[in-house]
Amino acid sequence: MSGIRVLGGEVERGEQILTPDALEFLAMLHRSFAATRDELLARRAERHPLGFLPETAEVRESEWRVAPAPEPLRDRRVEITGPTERKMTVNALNSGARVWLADLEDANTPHWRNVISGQVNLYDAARDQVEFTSPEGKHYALRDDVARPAVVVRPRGWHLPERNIEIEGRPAIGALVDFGLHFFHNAVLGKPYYYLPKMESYLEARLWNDVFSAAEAALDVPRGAIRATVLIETIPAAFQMEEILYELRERASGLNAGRWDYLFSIIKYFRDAGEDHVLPDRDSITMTAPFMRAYTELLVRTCHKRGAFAIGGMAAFIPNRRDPEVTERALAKVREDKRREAEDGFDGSWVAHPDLVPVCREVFDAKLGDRPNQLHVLRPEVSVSAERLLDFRSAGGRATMAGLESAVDVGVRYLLSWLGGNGAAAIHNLMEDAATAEISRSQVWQWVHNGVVLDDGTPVTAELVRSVLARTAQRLEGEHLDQAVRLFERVALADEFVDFLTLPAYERIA
Ligand SMILES: CC(=O)SCCNC(=O)CCNC(=O)[C@H](O)C(C)(C)COP(=O)(O)OP(=O)(O)OC[C@H]1O[C@@H](n2cnc3c(N)ncnc32)[C@H](O)[C@@H]1OP(=O)(O)O
Ligand SMILES: O=CC(=O)O
Ligand SMILES: [Mg+2]
Repeated sequence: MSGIRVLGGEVERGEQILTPDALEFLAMLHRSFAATRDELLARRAERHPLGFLPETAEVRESEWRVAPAPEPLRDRRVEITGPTERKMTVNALNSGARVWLADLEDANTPHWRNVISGQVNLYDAARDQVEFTSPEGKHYALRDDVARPAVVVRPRGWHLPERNIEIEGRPAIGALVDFGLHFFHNAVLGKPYYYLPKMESYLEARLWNDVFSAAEAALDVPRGAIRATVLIETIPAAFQMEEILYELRERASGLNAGRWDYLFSIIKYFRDAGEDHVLPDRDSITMTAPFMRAYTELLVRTCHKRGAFAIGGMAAFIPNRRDPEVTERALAKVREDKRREAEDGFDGSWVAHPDLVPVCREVFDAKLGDRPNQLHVLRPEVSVSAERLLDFRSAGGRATMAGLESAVDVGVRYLLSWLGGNGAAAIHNLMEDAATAEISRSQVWQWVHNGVVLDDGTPVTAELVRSVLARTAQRLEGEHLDQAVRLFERVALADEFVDFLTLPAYERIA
């Protein structure tokens, strides 16, 4: 094996995943695509005025469609998302959802043991041989009476390194490691399906498509067997939905409205653009805000015009089996969210918890009738301008002390969880993951750097944030508390905006 070294420690059954041939395959992907990935990441730093691109007008105006969906992806009315931890793998496969988004991204801390054990669990899941016994002795196995969901794996975004594998003297790329290991071991069984996160341009989609072509060719997998669903969850990508589908048209099966990273991306892109671009308290920005409606309507319109699926996003409300009131509220909120999506023409949507599968299914069953999807709903009346997508004042809402305290509290609690190895957590009955935590900390940064004054007249300064942070820390405990607090301070207050909180966080665990 030339030029590739595994630096990470031993993980149970790791040798089954990190075989010499699998590592050679990763090295091939790295040699072929690392330079382009670096170049495209560097381009993200250039923040141009946003709009639909003149140079790709032809793509938007010409006739083309994406490849028809393969059978397992023709009905995606309920998709459950979740980490690839072993118990949750069994639970997701038994959940009754049509798709399991097996998450190596927003819901995962890329601890080496999570990276490798996630691959082990996906390996077993692909072979219907995943079982688990909890420390309390409860046995988990696949049920025969529930149809198995299609597994769609979400690798890390382009930005994260994988420091436990070194290729030609530099860290491997997280996205290529996650995709490469999964594809290498499971493509032969068919159904190599992926969700692609956090892209900022159609050139990044072209890169994924080139990776897929090379991977299929290297393993003699039929061209086009890979299917990709792309998250539209950055503000630049909202202006390139057609172009992204076009780049992946041989393999694209849909777009997803990733609302949380989308809000984060808006804050990040316009972080120092002045008061007109400042977003209010997170809980006051809902999917009915006009700029969010513009985004989801454009997504449905674009997808169905091109024969691709439009998949809805994540309502963050989580049921609690020990608290019927919380559960009732979560079910009502999720029902409302899924109803709006179904009415808008989405073909299905996401839920974060098995107890939410029935409500999502019920709503889409009622809307779809006998059909497996709503590809026929073309929404020709939808016309979305750049101004509407960028009209953030339309959110309404205010910046409040409660909003600031909540951003700090949630941010620190999430980092505590993340550093401890859990990339998704229920905090105050809401699902929190890397995307929602990014909103918390970037919002604080934006408020401080734009001289925001809260509705009670208090100016948001770094000193104020530090005092809120100190009070928050006093209420919390945990092995990683100091680290979490210092990390939050850095990503919320550093003069230079930190691109992703997971970058410095990863340095603490790598
Ligand atoms: C912005 C985005 O990217 S959204 C997508 C990324 N985020 C996610 O995928 C988050 C997915 N959801 C989760 O991780 C979890 O639901 C959490 C962390 C929010 C809450 O988890 P918990 O506190 O364990 O929930 P709870 O105790 O109610 O779980 C009850 C049972 O359901 C299981 N469960 C909960 N969520 C899931 C899930 N998403 N997938 C599979 N099983 C699940 C639990 O394992 C538990 O099983 P058990 O009864 O056999 O022990
Ligand atoms: O990945 C989904 C999101 O909302 O972010
Ligand atoms: Mg996301």
